[in-house]
Amino acid sequence: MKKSKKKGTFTSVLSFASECRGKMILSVFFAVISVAGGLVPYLGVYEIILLFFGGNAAPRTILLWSGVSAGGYVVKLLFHGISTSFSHVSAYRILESIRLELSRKLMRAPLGNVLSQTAGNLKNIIMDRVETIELPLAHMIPEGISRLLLPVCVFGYMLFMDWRIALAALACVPLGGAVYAVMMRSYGSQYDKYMKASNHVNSVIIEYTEGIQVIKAFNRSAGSYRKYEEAVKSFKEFTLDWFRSTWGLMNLGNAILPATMLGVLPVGILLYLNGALTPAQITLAMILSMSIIGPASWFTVAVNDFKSIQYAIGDVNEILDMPELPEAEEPVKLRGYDIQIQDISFAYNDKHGDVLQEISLTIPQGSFTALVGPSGSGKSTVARLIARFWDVSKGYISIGGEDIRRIPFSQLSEAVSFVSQENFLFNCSLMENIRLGNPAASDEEVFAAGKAACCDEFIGRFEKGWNTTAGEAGGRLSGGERQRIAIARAILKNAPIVILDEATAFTDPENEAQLQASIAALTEGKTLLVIAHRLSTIKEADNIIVLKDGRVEAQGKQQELLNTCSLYKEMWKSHIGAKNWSASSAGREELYHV
Ligand SMILES: Nc1ncnc2c1ncn2[C@@H]1O[C@H](COP(=O)(O)OP(=O)(O)OP(=O)(O)O)[C@@H](O)[C@H]1O
Repeated sequence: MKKSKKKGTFTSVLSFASECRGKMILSVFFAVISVAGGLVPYLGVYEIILLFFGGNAAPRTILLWSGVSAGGYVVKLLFHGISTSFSHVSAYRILESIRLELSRKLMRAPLGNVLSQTAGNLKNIIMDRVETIELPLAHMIPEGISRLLLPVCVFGYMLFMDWRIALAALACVPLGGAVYAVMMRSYGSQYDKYMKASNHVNSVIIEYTEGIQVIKAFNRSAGSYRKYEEAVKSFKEFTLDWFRSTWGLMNLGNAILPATMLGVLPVGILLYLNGALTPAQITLAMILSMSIIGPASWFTVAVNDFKSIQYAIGDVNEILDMPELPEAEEPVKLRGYDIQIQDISFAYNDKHGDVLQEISLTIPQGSFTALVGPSGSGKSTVARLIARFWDVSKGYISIGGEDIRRIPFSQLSEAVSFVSQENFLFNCSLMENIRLGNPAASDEEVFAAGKAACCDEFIGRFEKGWNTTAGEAGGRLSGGERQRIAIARAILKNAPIVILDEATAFTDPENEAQLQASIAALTEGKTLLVIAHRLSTIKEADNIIVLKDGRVEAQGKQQELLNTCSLYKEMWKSHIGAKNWSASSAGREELYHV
């Protein structure tokens, strides 16, 4: 499995910037012009001061230098704006690349690993956390350059004027810096705690909103709601405590660091008294030194911005570092659609060990095979491994004589339809939801698939019929109806292998007949593998495989298993018992002839 190398924050950001390098360079270029423009007013003011001190301040000359200063200021603003717009475009381009790369990764990572992340967490990273990069990133180039380059130029000029006045301008830096250093001592660990608290409150809020139905039904005043309340409160308290512990030092630092006049004024007067500087130069030094104030106040913001980028990139890299399933490039020629499972073992993680142990099975083309067994025996795992949600750790699975690891994903997906009880409907029309099975299908083909899956009857209830969106229909679709849409999708896909993982789990007596009819339409002539708890739905299977603790306990036809496998017999008995109980309690025994 491929794994990306660990990268630093900026290397990571730059690796997403390949398509906007030109714009980033232009942004830097325009930011430098803006800084140059920003220096002009200082020059203009200096010339005007010289004119006054020289006693020849003619209005025309003053106006001329004022105009030059204003022009410089306009250049500064204009090019700062242009630089910022280029940097915003670049930042959004980088965000786009990150999000596309994340979705590419989610497509290539083992599906099981992706599904083990909550949708809320993925959404939080892909949307919210990545978004936090934009503003600091967009402002870093123009602001960073102007906030650093301008003071450097100013300092250089002051050095040129007199090195002592230049150093005096920086007298406040060690003092203010020391205050900031004390304040920032625990910044890293506090920021870590802040992010932990923020992630916690985020996950509790997601859990609360996703589980609101259960909370309302069972747990209104306790449990999740209390957890939610406590998480929100403790997050507020943590942030306020942090703020309280730093605000004194922060204000002190903010007061001292930009106070360049503290050094410039006394040293300037001394230098004047010694005849080293003219009054005009002292005045200019005072004005120039104030331009060093900007970066001082920007410094704390920049540290914060960098941290937020660092965390966002850390989260992004955690997803991007997920291992990928290796993919075959070239389509292979399949010799039929039988499935061979040879000595496979599989573990979800090292901690819990193998959940499947050296299983071998043959599922002939066109046959109806059922997987049954107690909960946790590994039925769904076998089905998911055939669809290559993960790769086996030992042995192999082949389709038509080819190891599925040598079949490209698109080819494997064309060969296998996987219908589970989780039937996600996209927020487009029901018709488009079915068309997902085969995007090239005509409307007539979609209608035919929907009809074969008995969807037309309930779709007809909606005012907009087939054009009803899943969102509009959402609340009014039963589990069984959603299931039939998923089956219609699979009918349209028309894959030669069909895997039904608990696909009839949502069936209620009203839906039973339609669901069975739709499954019959889907599976006709196909290699069919069914996982079912309701044994009555698989009693006609050509082969029933009984799994227990990740091993094959027995296999055969229903009657053979009833005669030879005590586990199957027990399961059958309890199934019939449950049915009879359910039938008699519902008073509809005629529905339950097994
Ligand atoms: N994503 C996962 N991560 C870790 N362990 C898992 C995961 N999915 C399943 N398991 C574990 O693997 C074992 C087999 O699970 P599997 O879902 O295949 O059983 P099953 O027979 O289909 O169960 P059920 O009938 O309850 O659906 C169980 O012990 C289960 O806890």
